[in-house]
Amino acid sequence: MSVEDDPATTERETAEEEAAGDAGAAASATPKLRAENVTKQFGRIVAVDDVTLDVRPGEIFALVGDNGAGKSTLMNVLSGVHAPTEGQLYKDGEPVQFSNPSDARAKGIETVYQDLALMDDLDIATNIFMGSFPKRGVGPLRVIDWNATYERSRAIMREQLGREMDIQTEVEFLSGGQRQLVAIGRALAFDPDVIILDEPTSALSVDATRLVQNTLDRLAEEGITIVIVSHNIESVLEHADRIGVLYQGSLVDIMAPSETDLEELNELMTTGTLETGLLDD
Ligand SMILES: Nc1ncnc2c1ncn2[C@@H]1O[C@H](COP(=O)(O)OP(=O)(O)OP(=O)(O)O)[C@@H](O)[C@H]1O
Repeated sequence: MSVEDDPATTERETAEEEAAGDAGAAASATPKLRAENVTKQFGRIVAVDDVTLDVRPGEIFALVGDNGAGKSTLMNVLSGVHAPTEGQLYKDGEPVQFSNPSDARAKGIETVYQDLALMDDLDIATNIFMGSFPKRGVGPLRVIDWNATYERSRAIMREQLGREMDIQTEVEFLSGGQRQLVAIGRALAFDPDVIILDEPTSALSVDATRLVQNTLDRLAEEGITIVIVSHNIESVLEHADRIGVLYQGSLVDIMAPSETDLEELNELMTTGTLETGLLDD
């Protein structure tokens, strides 16, 4: 009897296939975002070097790497800030060219930058809809619809971010975690299906980090695809579905948190390889 015919083997294989079912389905779906052979040079500096990666629909994909590894540059290529020197981006399987962040926005990709760019003396609702205020009236008589602005801000806070906050509070009175949520709320006002975040938990307390991470988990559960650039490896190991490691501009590995640990990730980030030589050519 061949191995293929052995009922025990077949049973085990079926169980393994079932266990891998969900992950397999996600892996075989059309990627939400794809970077194919993307290189970005600044003069002679190769900041991102021939990177190919797929971000799957509804996953939290974390980009990690040492200082200068190319994380921000790759993020800026995905969000339309930089055009790639070489390579091609795809959104939902369609080739796309972004000349600026508005082009990415038009394709459903929003970016939350590290500085958050909030207006401290304005309230939460105004910050959320800054740049996308609902309007009423027609032609030259169109004006901001403040009722809709407040209603929709409240809905974003409550239904998408899961927070009860007084949306008339000025942003200057908010904690670091709450400010990050407002910046995420502003991204949500554009109704994206991808949100890219640069270091969303840097300089946050443990509690605030948890608040932001739980919010990102919630958005991913709603089906929004999340890409984060992060130095917070512990948090990434806890919350990301997959982790891409950049080293000197190259993508050296992509793995699930269950396939790695803190020590191994640190080693990959700082040396670009593992002592075991698994990644050596
Ligand atoms: N606008 C630019 N002009 C010239 N060089 C740049 C520019 N932006 C980035 N670089 C260079 O590209 C390389 C990658 O930088 P990048 O900021 O993408 O790395 P990073 O992984 O985000 O680093 P960090 O964690 O320190 O922010 C570095 O050598 C950096 O000096």
